[in-house]
Amino acid sequence: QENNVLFETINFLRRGQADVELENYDNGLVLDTEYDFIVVGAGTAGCALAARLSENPKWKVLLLEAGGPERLVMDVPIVAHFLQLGEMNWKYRTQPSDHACLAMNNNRCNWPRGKVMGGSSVLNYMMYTRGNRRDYDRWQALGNPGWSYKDVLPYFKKYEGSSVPDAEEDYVGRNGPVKVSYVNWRSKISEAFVEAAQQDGLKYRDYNGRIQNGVAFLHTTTRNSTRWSSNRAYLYPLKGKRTNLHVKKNALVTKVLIDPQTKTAYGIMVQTEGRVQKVLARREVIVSAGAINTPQLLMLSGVGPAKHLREVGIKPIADLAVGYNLQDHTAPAVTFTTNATSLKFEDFSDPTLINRFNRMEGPYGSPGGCEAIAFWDLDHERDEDGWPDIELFLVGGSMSSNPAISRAFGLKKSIYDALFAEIEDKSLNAFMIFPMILRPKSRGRIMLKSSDPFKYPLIHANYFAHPYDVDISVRGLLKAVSLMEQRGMKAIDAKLWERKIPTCKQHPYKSWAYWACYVRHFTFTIYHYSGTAKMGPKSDRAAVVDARLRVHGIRNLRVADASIMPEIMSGHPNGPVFMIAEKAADMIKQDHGFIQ
Ligand SMILES: Cc1cc2nc3c(=O)[nH]c(=O)nc-3n(C[C@H](O)[C@H](O)[C@H](O)COP(=O)(O)OP(=O)(O)OC[C@H]3O[C@@H](n4cnc5c(N)ncnc54)[C@H](O)[C@@H]3O)c2cc1C
Repeated sequence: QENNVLFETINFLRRGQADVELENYDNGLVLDTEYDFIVVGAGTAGCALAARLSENPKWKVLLLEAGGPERLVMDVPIVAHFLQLGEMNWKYRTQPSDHACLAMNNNRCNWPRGKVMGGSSVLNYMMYTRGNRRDYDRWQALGNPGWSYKDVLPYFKKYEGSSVPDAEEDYVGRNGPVKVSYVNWRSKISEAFVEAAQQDGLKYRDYNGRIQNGVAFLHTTTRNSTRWSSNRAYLYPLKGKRTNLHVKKNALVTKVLIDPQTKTAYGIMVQTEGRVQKVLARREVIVSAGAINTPQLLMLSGVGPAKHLREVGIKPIADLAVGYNLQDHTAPAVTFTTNATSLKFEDFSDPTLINRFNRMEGPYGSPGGCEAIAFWDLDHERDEDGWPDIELFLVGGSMSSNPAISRAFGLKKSIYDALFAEIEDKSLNAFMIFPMILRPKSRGRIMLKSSDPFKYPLIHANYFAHPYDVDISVRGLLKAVSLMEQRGMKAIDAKLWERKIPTCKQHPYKSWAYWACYVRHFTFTIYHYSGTAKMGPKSDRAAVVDARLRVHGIRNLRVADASIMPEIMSGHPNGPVFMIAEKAADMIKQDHGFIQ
């Protein structure tokens, strides 16, 4: 029976039905008029916060989410690209640019964001990284007591439920709700990458442990080949058990209500089931709507740059630098051909793969093809414990492996045809290395287009405003290309796919100027938008929240999500956002006398 596709499909549907039943617990909820805490946004941070705050049975907690339920099919890791094409994505786009996103339609980069229970933890590629200890020491040095690595390490350990066997025991959490594991499937290409990086001088190590510089197969937020979203991690175990936690889906918060005289937040306006209603918060409103929607909502509520708010007809209540300090990680993916088998879309139609998936193995468990990761400090390559400025991650397929990839990025057809169509036509084996810049210096900004909460905000990514970002991207790219000289890569006959971008032809091929042009074309976001409600002391004019995540100058209003990062950390932020939420929950519990 194990090989019977029909039987296995039914098994999968059964599992899916079990999740549907968990999601259905929230159906038909009638909102109360008042709660102790209202959490806006059920993303990575919001689910964790709502779960932790409702641990006090005396507090009534409301979690509001603009999107709908999570479904098991979203949690099959290999389908990650496709989710960006569906309604669970807000489908934001950056403003057109003449110096970045040049390979994308209308020179605009697509900026996906989860609009679903679990938020972007349901859309993401499940790559699990903490960043570098110096990132957090720096947050503290910027005037944020309590955020040094020593302070935040217990929160990383608290949420981690890692089964990575070679994780460093002093650093890893084994029993937390967010499951972390290696993927039960590895391509030959990823093995070659890991080998080549070691031949280049890196050690194989737990990059989430004491030292980050190194190479490893990817740690992922998965368990048993299934995505471990914040919704699955924190809310599923509570379904039907915690009556003081109310969860409302398809509920868009349009405003935080703030008394302009006392400067105190006292509730929210929410649009749900076709009408807008007011819900009051006895204690606090916590905004966890993510780095795009959090600044939008704050500004709609009168918290933001006063001049800008007046321009769109909003009366300012607190004049703060909301929306500034926008940061992201980009990576100009480079394509290589190989004689090893790469991921190809056609191969996924093999119906027996579902059998293997049900046994928790096979390529369906691969998080969108991401397989291995390496960190380099290019300025101090000999320093084993450096602070990496470049991450290379390996995707075991190419732009043409799967039609969803180029659509998700919004690649221009002319560019796709010039560079990748031949790989598709000849069905070549190809893979990509993404050289991701870890500490960009450019800063963008989120602005309101209008005072209408249903209109999308303007996203000025401002990529490459600082020349360092182009420079380090090219250096990272050259590091990726240089790996092909290592024995590991030679063994799979890996070669740079030498096709020129037509609009970079004025530069000699492979010159520094050519690669800089390449970088400005392939400005692939790695989706790490952050920093738009910066944490910092009152003396910092760019700061929006203090070190306890309270909005400066407004009572009973906090922000807890990726927006608060003063500087983006050196890795992928889903884990760090869990850490922020866990720490925020403890600070709120302390401030309201529930814990010491
Ligand atoms: C495609 C993609 C791939 C990624 N890959 C990785 C990866 O591999 N590894 C990694 O570590 N990170 C990855 N990330 C980034 C990571 O997932 C995010 O940094 C993290 O999820 C951010 O958490 P958050 O709580 O700040 O926001 P989100 O998780 O985005 O949550 C915000 C929530 O608020 C809701 N919301 C917004 N506005 C309102 C409103 N007005 N009313 C009600 N609800 C509202 C949204 O619908 C959403 O559910 C990826 C992100 C994306 C989009």
